[in-house]
Amino acid sequence: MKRNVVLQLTGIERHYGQGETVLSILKGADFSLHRGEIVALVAPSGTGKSTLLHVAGLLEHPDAGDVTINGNPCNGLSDERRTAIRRNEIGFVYQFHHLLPEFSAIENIMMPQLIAGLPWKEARQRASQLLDYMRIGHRGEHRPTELSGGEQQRVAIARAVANAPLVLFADEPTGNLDPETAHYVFDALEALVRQSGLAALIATHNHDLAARMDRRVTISDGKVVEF
Ligand SMILES: Nc1ncnc2c1ncn2[C@@H]1O[C@H](COP(=O)(O)OP(=O)(O)OP(=O)(O)O)[C@@H](O)[C@H]1O
Repeated sequence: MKRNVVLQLTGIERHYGQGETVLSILKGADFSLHRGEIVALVAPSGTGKSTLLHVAGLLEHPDAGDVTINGNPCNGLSDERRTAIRRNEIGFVYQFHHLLPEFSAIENIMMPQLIAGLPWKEARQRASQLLDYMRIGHRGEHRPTELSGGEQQRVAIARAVANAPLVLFADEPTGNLDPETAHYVFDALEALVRQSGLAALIATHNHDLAARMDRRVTISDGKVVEF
């Protein structure tokens, strides 16, 4: 494997049973993601974008094929080890922010760091820097319901990168926002990815945003193809 490949998917298969029939969603999908690049995953609804992100992000097991993260094969690892990799190497952003409503923005960003064992003061410092970086430093003490949709999503992005992961997966991160806010949030996400040398795979239906990324891939007949 080349040194700068942070994610490698090889021959990924994923099938779901539906009564008597089997729904084959991924049929030998291959994909590589390199350090520092942002790749758009654009494909029609139901073709398997979320499935691919979940398999790559170690949230689901593939039925066949290999997931390798930073050169480490992840098949056959214990659930405990997979959770540790997910916690330390992978960030996830969803269409809906899934922030904890009873905690402030800054506390939401501190949470994964505290779980990873970082001291409170350091976690707070990094959370504060991330909020500043996302240009919402002044909103840190507010709870999610007191923030706009774009602000909530920027907090969710900051939370996803709080533990300085290697790879960021985002599933329609701006799908719930109006076009102008979507661009603004994507600007912040892009700047963060570029600045930190992360790699990102972002599922989106927004062709304008996809055009701004380094590469575009789709899912065709259960395989990942560049377009
Ligand atoms: N746990 C499951 N059991 C059965 N079928 C499933 C399961 N998860 C996903 N599917 C099916 O697999 C297909 C792909 O789903 P997936 O969510 O990956 O699509 P998607 O491309 O992300 O779609 P969208 O753009 O609408 O979010 C769909 O037909 C879905 O119904």
